[in-house]
Amino acid sequence: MSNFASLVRQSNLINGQWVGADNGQTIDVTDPATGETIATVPNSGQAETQRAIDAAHDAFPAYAGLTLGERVALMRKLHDAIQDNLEDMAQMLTAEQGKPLAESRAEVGSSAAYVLWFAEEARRTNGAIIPSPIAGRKLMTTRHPVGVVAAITPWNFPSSMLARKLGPALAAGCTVVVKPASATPLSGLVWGHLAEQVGFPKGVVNVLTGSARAIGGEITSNPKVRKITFTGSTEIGKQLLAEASSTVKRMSMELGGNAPFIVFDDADLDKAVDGAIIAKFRNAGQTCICTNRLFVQAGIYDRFVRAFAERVSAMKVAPGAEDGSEQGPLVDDAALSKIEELVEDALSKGGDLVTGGGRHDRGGLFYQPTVIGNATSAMRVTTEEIFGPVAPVYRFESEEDAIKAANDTDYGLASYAYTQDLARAFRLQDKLEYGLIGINEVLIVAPEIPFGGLKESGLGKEGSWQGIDDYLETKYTCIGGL
Ligand SMILES: NC(=O)C1=CN([C@@H]2O[C@H](COP(=O)(O)OP(=O)(O)OC[C@H]3O[C@@H](n4cnc5c(N)ncnc54)[C@H](O)[C@@H]3O)[C@@H](O)[C@H]2O)C=CC1
Ligand SMILES: O=C(O)[C@H](O)CS(=O)(=O)O
Repeated sequence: MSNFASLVRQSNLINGQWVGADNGQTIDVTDPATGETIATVPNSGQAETQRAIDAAHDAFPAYAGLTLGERVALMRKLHDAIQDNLEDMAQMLTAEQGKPLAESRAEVGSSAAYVLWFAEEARRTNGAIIPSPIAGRKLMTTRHPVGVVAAITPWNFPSSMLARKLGPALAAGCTVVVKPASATPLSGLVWGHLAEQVGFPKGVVNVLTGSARAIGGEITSNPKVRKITFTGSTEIGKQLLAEASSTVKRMSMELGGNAPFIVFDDADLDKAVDGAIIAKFRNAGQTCICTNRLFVQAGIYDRFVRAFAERVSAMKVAPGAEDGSEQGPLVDDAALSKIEELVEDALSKGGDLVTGGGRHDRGGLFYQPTVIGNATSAMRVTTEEIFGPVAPVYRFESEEDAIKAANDTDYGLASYAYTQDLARAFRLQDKLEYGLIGINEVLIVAPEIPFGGLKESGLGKEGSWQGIDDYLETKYTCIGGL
């Protein structure tokens, strides 16, 4: 255990108490780079979840009743606490998730930035005075916190995905029950610890780990939960939407992706290759906005594939805590097996293996960063979210062909294109069916922007001026008889 040991919480936070599961059962947390168990957390279930929801429900009136200044002060303290613990939180994140330490530092820094953003957005939850069409009346709207929020987060960004939910929820005056992914629970539990440490009253932030189905079943059916915010796969998102319909909860969904990366003949080749490396291989390709399909125009195809593969084959694959690591391990055996299946399928359907294509010499969950040329629409990688370090490259002739192929998916989260033609850039802005579009840039996410997908990539936006809206209800009041 590194020097983040003092931050590790191996129990659940329910109503201000750190407790184990009722049945005493635990879940092992393993370091994907070594397979070693670094912690255990409670395997909580329905009863613990019900108690956490009750705690959040009971804490809501007082927390929502804090003054704006008191809430903003608490959030700024939380921001400062994350900043003060950034290095230890980053090392913990790499230990439980596997990403390179540099990426973990960036993720924790991003987490703090989201908290600070929403500490300020809390000041702008304005209502409106509406001109009355009838004499003797004053019409107005006011905005109010929705109530108890359940936040369910994925394993690939266990800190920043939580920041995008706790930030607006706490800023709006909501109380929260958090369920982190069982593979990476430590980051979420630390948030509970820091929230408690900076003075959020007991019951405002509750964090529990354990059976997704049991916890999820209570979250979706308990009427005290007024909103669910979920980041994860489209498959689970659809399940939650269905289950939550019985109590008509507010729902925010940040789901899967199938990002196209389009390189036109007129692109700056070096910048396109730089962008492709980042957009494909960040977090070993395990992000929802990672490039899933690279479409390269015929005139630049051979030069791009050669330059791209040369850079990919030189990437340093190593444990995330090792200096200079550019790609860590996959998260678990299931992820590794799926990547092997997808590569085998692509090669069996005519793909050219340009570099990589198998498990890395480091063994364990490490996989070679891989480039497959001559990709076709018949391959599974075309329609399935790869979520790993595999880059299928498709050749295209015309701009229309590229846009048609790029949009041919049920997903609509992120998309990228490299061109020096300004008119084409604006045509892409209009025609690409994606919530996020990067033109000659791939690092396009920040607290200031509305992050969210179209089609089956999600509902709602996280971050930006829009991010707090999903945690507020608007009331209309008419004062008559004036
Ligand atoms: N749109 C976005 O911002 C992001 C989307 N993702 C997507 O998440 C997926 C990878 O993350 P995973 O954690 O594997 O996704 P997942 O959907 O398997 O799990 C996500 C979370 O939901 C929980 N969960 C699973 N079944 C549940 C149930 N029945 N009730 C309640 N909770 C349940 C899991 O324990 C985890 O905490 C990918 O599809 C990726 O595209 C990941 C990060 C960001
Ligand atoms: O894609 C994800 O999983 C995260 O949303 C990546 S980012 O938005 O933090 O870059």
